[in-house]
Amino acid sequence: MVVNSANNHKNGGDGLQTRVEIKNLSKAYHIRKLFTDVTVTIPDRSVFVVLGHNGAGKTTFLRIMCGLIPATSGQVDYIIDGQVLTPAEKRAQLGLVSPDLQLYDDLTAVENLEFFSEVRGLPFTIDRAREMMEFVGLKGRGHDFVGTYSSGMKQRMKYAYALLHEPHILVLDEPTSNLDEVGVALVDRIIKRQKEKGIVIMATNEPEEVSYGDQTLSLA
Ligand SMILES: Nc1ncnc2c1ncn2[C@@H]1O[C@H](COP(=O)(O)OP(=O)(O)OP(=O)(O)O)[C@@H](O)[C@H]1O
Repeated sequence: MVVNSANNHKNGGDGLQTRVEIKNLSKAYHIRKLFTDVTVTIPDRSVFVVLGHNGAGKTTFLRIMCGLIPATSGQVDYIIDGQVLTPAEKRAQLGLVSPDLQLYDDLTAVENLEFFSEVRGLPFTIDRAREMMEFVGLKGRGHDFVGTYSSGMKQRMKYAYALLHEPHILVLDEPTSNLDEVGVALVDRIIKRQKEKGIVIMATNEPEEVSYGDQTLSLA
């Protein structure tokens, strides 16, 4: 396990507002150690990439980042304007795109957005939902059942959901999974845009995506 820093992250000229502090983070399933004592600070306006072979622990790392599963030991703090976020505040500041995220096939896209916003206690308006559907290239498809969507459309839909509340921290597991060329270009824009205003934490082995990383964590 190696943490590399390209040391080229800027703080946008307006000071450090958001950061993620990972301290002595370890995860093991029984005797299988995935990572041990990861200590790193992810600064504002930067991209953090997690690399590693299949089964190395990338998804597990991201799940811990999102508070979905516990670490074996160690700590992850999200800090905005000097305040450590509570778990509820953390959820409001996170957007997640992951193969694990299951949309409801028997709800329309807009209903999915509304449902998940309610579940997470996040704001929802139909105008914002329409804006996001258009942004991800699904204009006019918001009232179709998600069960009728292709896999690439579902992936785009996950971006609409993740970005709906303009999170400070965007967590991406296999960001371009199932996407065509236009979709890949969309993700490129999303990552660059997010980097201008917050943090991206992503797991990938795609060289193009790895090259976005200001810091990389290689899990062996
Ligand atoms: N709930 C669990 N209980 C036991 N072992 C688990 C559990 N979840 C994951 N693992 C194991 O932890 C290891 C890491 O899994 P993980 O999904 O994080 O890997 P990954 O790097 O994301 O892999 P991939 O590139 O294939 O997506 C694997 O060996 C997996 O079998």
